[in-house]
Amino acid sequence: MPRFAQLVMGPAGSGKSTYCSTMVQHCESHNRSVQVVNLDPAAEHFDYPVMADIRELIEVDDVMEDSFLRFGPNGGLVYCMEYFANNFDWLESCLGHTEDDYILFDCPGQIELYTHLPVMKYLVEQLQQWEFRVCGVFLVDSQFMVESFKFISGAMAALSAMISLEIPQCNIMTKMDLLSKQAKKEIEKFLDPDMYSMIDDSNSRLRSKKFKKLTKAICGLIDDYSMVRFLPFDRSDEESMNMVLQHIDFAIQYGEDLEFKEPMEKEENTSPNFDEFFQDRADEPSS
Ligand SMILES: Nc1nc2c(ncn2[C@@H]2O[C@H](COP(=O)(O)OP(=O)(O)OP(=O)(O)O)[C@@H](O)[C@H]2O)c(=O)[nH]1
Ligand SMILES: [Mg+2]
Repeated sequence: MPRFAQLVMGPAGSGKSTYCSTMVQHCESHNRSVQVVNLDPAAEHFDYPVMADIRELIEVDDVMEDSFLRFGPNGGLVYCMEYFANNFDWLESCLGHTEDDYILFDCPGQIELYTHLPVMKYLVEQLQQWEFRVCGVFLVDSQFMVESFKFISGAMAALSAMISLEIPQCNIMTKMDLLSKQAKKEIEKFLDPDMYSMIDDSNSRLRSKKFKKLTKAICGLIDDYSMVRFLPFDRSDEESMNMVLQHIDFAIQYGEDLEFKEPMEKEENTSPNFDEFFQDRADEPSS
């Protein structure tokens, strides 16, 4: 039986921890059990129940206070993540092995973890060895995406993560509830973007001719291969959360192997011919 995981990534403050807690509540209301693992050694606040917390293994404050290491906050975090990568057995003991596992990993916001450091890749490989099907969920704050040049940077960041992790990835624009009606309308063009038209956007700050050419080449590449799409995530809208979850489930084929479970209270009334009934149905030729 496979297990399922979402690796919730994205820049600092993009809404990763909030996404995790909102998703847990959403899934609970649909009778789905989802657990969260905090992988941010610098986390101070989150409001979901944790299945495992990396701070039990290592905390960034302890690393920074170490007079021998003398790291600042970013170096300290990278050190913590490397320490974590050398101690995956800690994670294994926390995860145990339950059937139908569905786990969200709330990752730190340091973007270098998803661009050139190998730690997240090691984590993905380890999870795959433990039979997890992993989907990358890359969050970008919609507030920073309403202009072409910002959008291009966001798309490039999402693309770096896709390239370095080599797993299915859903890119998500968060905090849609904060946008005005007008801004929501404007942002639609960024969800399924026509990258070529971005270049000609009159609001664009891409003034330099030389860099415009480079940007045009990059946009052309992203557009021609349909590499980056974004899904809107509005935590005040059930429909939006459903859509995001469906995309991710589809990417990791969640649900395909789930066994049919009979509701508990009906078990007593189960007819002795229950299995035969389903067997007969299965034998019937499909029309
Ligand atoms: N209105 C609104 N606010 C949000 C949403 N998502 C996050 N926020 C707010 O944005 C801030 C940052 O959210 P977090 O969930 O902590 O972001 P994060 O990506 O986990 O941040 P780091 O772990 O520090 O990288 C908090 O004040 C949240 O309340 C959202 O969908 N809507
Ligand atoms: Mg967080």
